[in-house]
Amino acid sequence: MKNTIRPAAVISVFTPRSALRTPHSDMKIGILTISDRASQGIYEDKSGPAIVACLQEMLSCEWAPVVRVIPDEQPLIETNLKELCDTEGCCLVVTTGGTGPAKRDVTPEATEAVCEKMMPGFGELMRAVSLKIVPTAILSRQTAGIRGKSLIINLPGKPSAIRDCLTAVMPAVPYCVDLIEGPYLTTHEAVVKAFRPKQ
Ligand SMILES: Nc1ncnc2c1ncn2[C@@H]1O[C@H](COP(=O)(O)OP(=O)(O)OP(=O)(O)O)[C@@H](O)[C@H]1O
Ligand SMILES: Nc1nc2c(c(=O)[nH]1)N[C@H]1C(S)=C(S)[C@@H](COP(=O)(O)O)O[C@H]1N2
Repeated sequence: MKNTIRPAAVISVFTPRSALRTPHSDMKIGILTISDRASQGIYEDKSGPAIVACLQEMLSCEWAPVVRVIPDEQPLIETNLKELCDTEGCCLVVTTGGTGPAKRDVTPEATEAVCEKMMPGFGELMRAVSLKIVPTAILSRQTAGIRGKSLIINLPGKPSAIRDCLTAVMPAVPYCVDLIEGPYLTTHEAVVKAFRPKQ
């Protein structure tokens, strides 16, 4: 836990909004693995744990993962996204799997159905970065969007894609969460430096 509460005496009219926020020891992040085979136990889910491990390395604030593994069923994906955002109050929900062209890949459709606003830049950046690593990155329709005070980000299913994609987008995630009035996310700067243009 690296956040500190600033004493009221040092708060001036010039204090950035971020400094006025209290630490969120109850900050939750949803991690939703969407895979028919992982959900049936045919193979072990490696991508959900890879997201947890990446976020542990990247975030310096205290947070708790809310982890779920479900099959590629659009109504089920939508229900889980809604629960993670609205009931669990996750400020960030990271999904993995179901972003490709196959018939049962419906994660972007489910994401779009539950979001009020889409954030296409996330998918564009993750594909651009991934294309330098693997030519089939073009096959991922991964996207991101806003539901209430939650940011939802899709990642591909491959465990190796997790770090590639999260490393690319994480610098912009804390400021995006600020803008949707979520908690103040902080990062380990040696791993990933959060960019807040209005500091
Ligand atoms: N959650 C996961 N954990 C471990 N390996 C995974 C996971 N998701 C995908 N993979 C690996 O990546 C390969 C290609 O992923 P694919 O796009 O088929 O995933 P998927 O559509 O989520 O799988 P499924 O057919 O189980 O729904 C899989 O064959 C598997 O080896
Ligand atoms: N960084 C990265 N992106 C990637 C991949 C990968 O291995 N690494 N795999 C691609 C492949 S092969 C597919 S089919 C799509 C969609 O994967 P999904 O259906 O498991 O989400 O993601 C693509 N994006």
